[in-house]
Amino acid sequence: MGGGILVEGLTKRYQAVTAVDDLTFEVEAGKVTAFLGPNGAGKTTTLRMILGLVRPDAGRALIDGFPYARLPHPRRAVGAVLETGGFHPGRSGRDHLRVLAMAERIPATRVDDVLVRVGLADAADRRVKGYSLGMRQRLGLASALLGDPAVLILDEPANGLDPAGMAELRELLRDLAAEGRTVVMSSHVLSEVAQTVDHVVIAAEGRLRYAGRLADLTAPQGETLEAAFLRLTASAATTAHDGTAADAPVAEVRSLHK
Ligand SMILES: Nc1ncnc2c1ncn2[C@@H]1O[C@H](COP(=O)(O)OP(=O)(O)OP(=O)(O)O)[C@@H](O)[C@H]1O
Repeated sequence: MGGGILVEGLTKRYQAVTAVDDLTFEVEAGKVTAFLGPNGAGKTTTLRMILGLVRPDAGRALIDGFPYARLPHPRRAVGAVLETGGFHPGRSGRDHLRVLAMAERIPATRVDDVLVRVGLADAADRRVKGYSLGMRQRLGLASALLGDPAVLILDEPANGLDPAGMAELRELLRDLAAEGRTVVMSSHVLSEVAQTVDHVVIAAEGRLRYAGRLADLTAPQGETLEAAFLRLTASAATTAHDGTAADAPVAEVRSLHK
């Protein structure tokens, strides 16, 4: 199915703040990868650079070998959910997807497919203003899936989901990866991540702290993901995001191709 993401030397500065600092990692197709980091680690900025929404100061991000802007069919190659706002409150979930499908020349039959896939079929004809946060998450995911993309980029997809919703999301993301898709999600819910993902990329203060298999991170010291995360990101809690922080060591960087 293609896909895969390569991030190489990616850097973004906002005045004195280096939001993303020489970040390099790979995301493999056919796996669910979590992109983790404390608040302000540069996750959203990185995802926005991958999607061509923010221009890097240095480095590059390639999706299936192409910068986003040069993908032959960008909206079909990549589906993304960066925030769950932006839905017209007076429109139903189904209408939202219909409009999107029309704009992107995607067959209208996909609308029902994705509604079923994200578990929103029963609420499809209700107005979005009556949707819970979890239902908006599902609608965002349905929008991202409309073009049947090889790569899915999801910012905090578990946000607002109840335990049953999280279990469904876990199963869905695993199924999507098993179909050969590249799935990247950011999350703050580490216990959920630990049950869902194969690979993790951990950043703090814009710098890479770990990229590799989850098992290779936690197994050697018999740690939970949370313990490993806190160990790798410890200095981030005590330094300001003002560009003056001392360089943090890259604790462990492993190839994702193990
Ligand atoms: N448009 C912007 N202008 C100025 N500073 C920005 C901008 N976008 C991000 N930053 C800064 O860059 C740093 C990284 O922000 P980013 O939102 O990428 O982090 P994050 O890891 O997604 O954080 P969170 O987990 O809190 O969402 C922060 O210090 C943030 O204040």
